[in-house]
Amino acid sequence: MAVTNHIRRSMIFLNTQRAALVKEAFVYHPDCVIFDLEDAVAEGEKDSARIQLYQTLKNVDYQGVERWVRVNALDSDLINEDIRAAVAGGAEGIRLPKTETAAEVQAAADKIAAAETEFNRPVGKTMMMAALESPLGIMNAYEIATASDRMMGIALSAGDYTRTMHAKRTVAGTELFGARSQMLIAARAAGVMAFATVYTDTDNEAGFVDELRLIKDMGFDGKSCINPKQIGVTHAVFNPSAAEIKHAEHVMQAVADSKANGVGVLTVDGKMVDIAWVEGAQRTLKLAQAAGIYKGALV
Ligand SMILES: CC(C)(COP(=O)(O)OP(=O)(O)OC[C@H]1O[C@@H](n2cnc3c(N)ncnc32)[C@H](O)[C@@H]1OP(=O)(O)O)[C@@H](O)C(=O)NCCC(=O)NCCSC(=O)C[C@@](O)(CC(=O)O)C(=O)O
Ligand SMILES: [Mg+2]
Repeated sequence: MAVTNHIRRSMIFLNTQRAALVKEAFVYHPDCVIFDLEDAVAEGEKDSARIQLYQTLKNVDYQGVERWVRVNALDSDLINEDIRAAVAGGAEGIRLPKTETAAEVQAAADKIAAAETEFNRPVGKTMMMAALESPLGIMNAYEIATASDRMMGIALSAGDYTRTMHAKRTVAGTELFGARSQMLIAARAAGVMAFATVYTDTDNEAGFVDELRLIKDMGFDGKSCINPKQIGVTHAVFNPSAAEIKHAEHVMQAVADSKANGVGVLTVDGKMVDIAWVEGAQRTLKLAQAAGIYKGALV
């Protein structure tokens, strides 16, 4: 089984063309990094960026930060070498850009398996995620998410999505609501994680926080980031608050007590609760524990 448990509130893109940037990015404590070989890297720099990637994966201790590589498109003549370098270096996962079909995921999974064999890595260990960046990608979200056991998640990429939709980016994000909802439903049905798109206005912290609150409430697991200053605030919004942790503990306790007393529905902190609330409460406590802000028991 490829997919591992890991907290993934933030995934920061690193332009692999910039050596200084990729060698130290763990100091910002993101949950994951994405070494980009695709659109952040200039056409003439693809080979040197790939060499830089391999050296970094082999020689830099990322101290538990999960390392993903965004490879070039499946129909490019770059992807074979991108995957070989990522797998040889021991990256935890490959992010496929501009994914539109399950067949693309399967073709990339085959290339990953071949590279794992070539470089003596455990076959099946490298995870995958797919970025959905077009209407067809969104339409096929469920098939894409279930196309391989390696699939950890799907991510919306709004830059290319709005380009292909002929839509305009707005502050409210109205143009993204359909895609966000559809991909979230697909991700949950498939049992994979869902990641929200990058926020490009890096100086607008208030706008960033508004968007984080929206996507957290919608059910996203995390956010693709582009700048270190987005990491702390992403974690702050995605971490359960003290009140949410307390309420989750109350729910778990009250449901356990009510079971013993033969009661089905009850009131916790002034709100109705029944067995359906338990999973959400457990998820809150697990996330808080993974974030290092909860030391209590997980029931
Ligand atoms: C935006 C900007 C140029 C601004 O630069 P600036 O230098 O003005 O930033 P400053 O804030 O001044 O930096 C302060 C200090 O942090 C360091 N620092 C900056 N960024 C850092 C970073 N990412 N990681 C580590 N370190 C970093 C910097 O080196 C400095 O260090 P120091 O000098 O020591 O003080 C820079 O951030 C950047 O390059 N971002 C990543 C861009 C990128 O990768 N794009 C591709 C992925 S999206 C895409 O493709 C679209 C998508 O596909 C999305 C999808 O698929 O989801 C779709 O379709 O939507
Ligand atoms: Mg893109």
